[in-house]
Amino acid sequence: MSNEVNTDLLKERSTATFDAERLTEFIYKGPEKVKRKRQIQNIVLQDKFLQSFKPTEFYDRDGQYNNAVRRQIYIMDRLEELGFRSETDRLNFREAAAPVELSPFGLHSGMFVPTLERQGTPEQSRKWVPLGKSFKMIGTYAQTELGHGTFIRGLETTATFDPETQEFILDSPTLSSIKYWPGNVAKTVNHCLVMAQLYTQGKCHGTHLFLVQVRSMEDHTIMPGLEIGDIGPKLGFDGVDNGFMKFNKYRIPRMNMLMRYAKVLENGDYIKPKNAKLTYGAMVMVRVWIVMDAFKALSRATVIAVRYSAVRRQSELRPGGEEAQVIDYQTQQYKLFPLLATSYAFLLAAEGMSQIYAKISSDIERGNLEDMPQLHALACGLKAFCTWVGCEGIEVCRMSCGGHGYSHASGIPKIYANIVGACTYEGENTVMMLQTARYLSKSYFRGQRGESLPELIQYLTIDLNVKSTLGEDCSFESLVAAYSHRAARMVATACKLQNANKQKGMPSHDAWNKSTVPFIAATKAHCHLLYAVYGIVENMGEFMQDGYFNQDQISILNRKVLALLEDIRPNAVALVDAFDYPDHLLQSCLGRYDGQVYEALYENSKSSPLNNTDIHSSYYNYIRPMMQKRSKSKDISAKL
Ligand SMILES: CCCCCCCC/C=C/CCCCCCCCCC(=O)SCCNC(=O)CCNC(=O)[C@H](O)C(C)(C)COP(=O)(O)OP(=O)(O)OC[C@H]1O[C@@H](n2cnc3c(N)ncnc32)[C@H](O)[C@@H]1OP(=O)(O)O
Ligand SMILES: Cc1cc2nc3c(=O)[nH]c(=O)nc-3n(C[C@H](O)[C@H](O)[C@H](O)COP(=O)(O)OP(=O)(O)OC[C@H]3O[C@@H](n4cnc5c(N)ncnc54)[C@H](O)[C@@H]3O)c2cc1C
Repeated sequence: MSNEVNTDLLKERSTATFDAERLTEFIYKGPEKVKRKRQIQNIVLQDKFLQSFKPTEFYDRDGQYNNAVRRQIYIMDRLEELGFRSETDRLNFREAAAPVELSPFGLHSGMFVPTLERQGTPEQSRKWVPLGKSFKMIGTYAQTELGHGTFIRGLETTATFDPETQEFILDSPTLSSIKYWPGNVAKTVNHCLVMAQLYTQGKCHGTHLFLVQVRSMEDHTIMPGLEIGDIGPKLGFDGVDNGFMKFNKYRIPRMNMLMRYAKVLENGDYIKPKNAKLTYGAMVMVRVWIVMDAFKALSRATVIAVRYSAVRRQSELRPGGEEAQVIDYQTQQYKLFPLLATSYAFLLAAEGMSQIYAKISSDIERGNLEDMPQLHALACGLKAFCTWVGCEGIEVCRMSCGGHGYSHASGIPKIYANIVGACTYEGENTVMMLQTARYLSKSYFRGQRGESLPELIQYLTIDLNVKSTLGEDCSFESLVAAYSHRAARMVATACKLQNANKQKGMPSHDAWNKSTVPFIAATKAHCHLLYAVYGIVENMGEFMQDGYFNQDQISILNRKVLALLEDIRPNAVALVDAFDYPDHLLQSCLGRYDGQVYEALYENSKSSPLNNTDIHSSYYNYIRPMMQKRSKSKDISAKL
């Protein structure tokens, strides 16, 4: 590979109108933090073991899982040796060391340990959390079953209290009750947090979490009374062993129920929690993190697509002139620049969401549950919105790279395959949006009754007769007012339909179900408040429906979005550089910092296993015999 930077990219960087480094410092919260991040990334780059892994697509499933375990354990050991204590340092190291592959220990650190910490009594946490943190106990979160994922109340695994032995008996009474999908269940973990229906004194008290040992701590054999296995290959998550698990009257001690909020006493008495949904806390936390995952995935795809578009030349823009950088085509700009802006919007949304989560979850831990519905609605809506928009955007990035985008060498298919799972896991997106919709509906009716609303949804009570004041400058205030107006109108429309259904005599659940399509649209509009001019132009029908904008204003917006493309154009490369993703994080021949994409693609293709021999064994085994057979056939030779 040459050491030169592609001349087009050099020019892009030299003509940018701002200093990308300053923006990097803004993103990572200061120059010291940027420096530290780069130092850590360099440690990884110098690490021969970590650099020895080929991309996961070159391995079969067994190899992918094996490598993922090997690499992640090495990462843990290195983190210990390096003595990194800060969460940011550890995350930076982990991301650089395994940039594409998901960890078979991800659910251990991401859900198992935090849930023990937050849902266990102080004694339970004191006993188990250190074992989890030191990986003496390896665990995961096992909730979903063959028959139910979304409808948690419909889960069928039972945990029946036996006061004689002071144990719970876990059972999978039906085929559909078998746990199915939980990550890392199949091969990695020796413990699970299992969501099961609690029965005591002959009564069901709904779903609760239980700590269950599933494999021997000595030799990792599956505990008697359990059946465990892998569910097979998936679209992504190559290194993750999503599994199935069946309980056959499997006994665990009473104290293995997580009892911070609900309790079962020795005599079998049940003590109710303050709010039954406290058991769902781990899911809320992960939904908040997923917003950040959506940012990382979309921004990486955008970096790749924008850099490649600056390097790729195709067709004549000026007749007879040189071939143009594809980034100069207005249509290419319209595909990519809004995604670049969306990436930045997602980053800020993810950070804001994390702050809100930190505040409300600490209130909840102190017993103040007032803001729980608001947190739930916000986390559900943003998780769904950002993963949907992120995945659509990544696919646009892939296609904007033409044919090369389809190759794993572009790095984009893997980003997509991993993040698209987030549209389903931790709450299927439509279902999540409908949770936010219910909150909006209830809030709308409360607003109509004159009750006060939390700040984020006060816009639901604005006067819908007021028209837009948007002028040539497309001021920030006029844009916010437009989004508020559109969302408020759409929520009101859906609520009126829901009400009209009720007035026709429908039971309230039917009245709700038969208004959910407009409610989903209204909830998307609510989440869309992250956007500006492009969001209006792309959804003009919804903004126009009640004549909120006049014809002149529509023309202004259409002109403005094209003018913004011109504004972004000289800065597009600098804006993606500012994310400061080094090449080894992007793992993309197209998104390289130096822009040497053709050399990289050509080199990369040489590592295809099909190139190990000039003549593949299938020639001797199948092609040659087929040709020999055909050449002997009279029919064929007659035709030839
Ligand atoms: C390549 C490099 C790129 C880098 C980028 C990274 C890319 C990728 C990244 C990945 C990281 C790897 C990690 C992956 C880990 C995967 C982890 C997956 C784990 C799981 O999936 S665990 C299983 C999750 N399951 C779910 O989420 C189930 C969804 N269902 C529910 O949550 C609920 O049942 C429900 C929300 C659907 C509600 O059901 P419903 O029957 O209506 O209601 P009830 O349960 O009876 O509730 C009544 C009432 O309570 C309200 N409520 C519900 N939940 C909550 C809550 N959590 N908090 C507060 N309130 C709640 C509900 O709204 C009702 O209110 P109402 O009566 O309407 O007012
Ligand atoms: C990669 C991956 C990793 C996972 N990891 C884990 C894990 O670690 N632990 C774990 O426990 N689970 C895990 N899961 C399971 C995941 O949490 C569930 O698949 C998810 O919650 C969706 O539930 P479901 O499969 O039952 O979907 P379903 O609910 O069956 O969805 C099917 C369709 O029905 C619609 N639908 C369902 N209910 C409603 C409704 N009330 N209103 C309107 N439409 C509705 C949905 O919108 C969807 O279109 C994982 C899944 C994936 C893909």
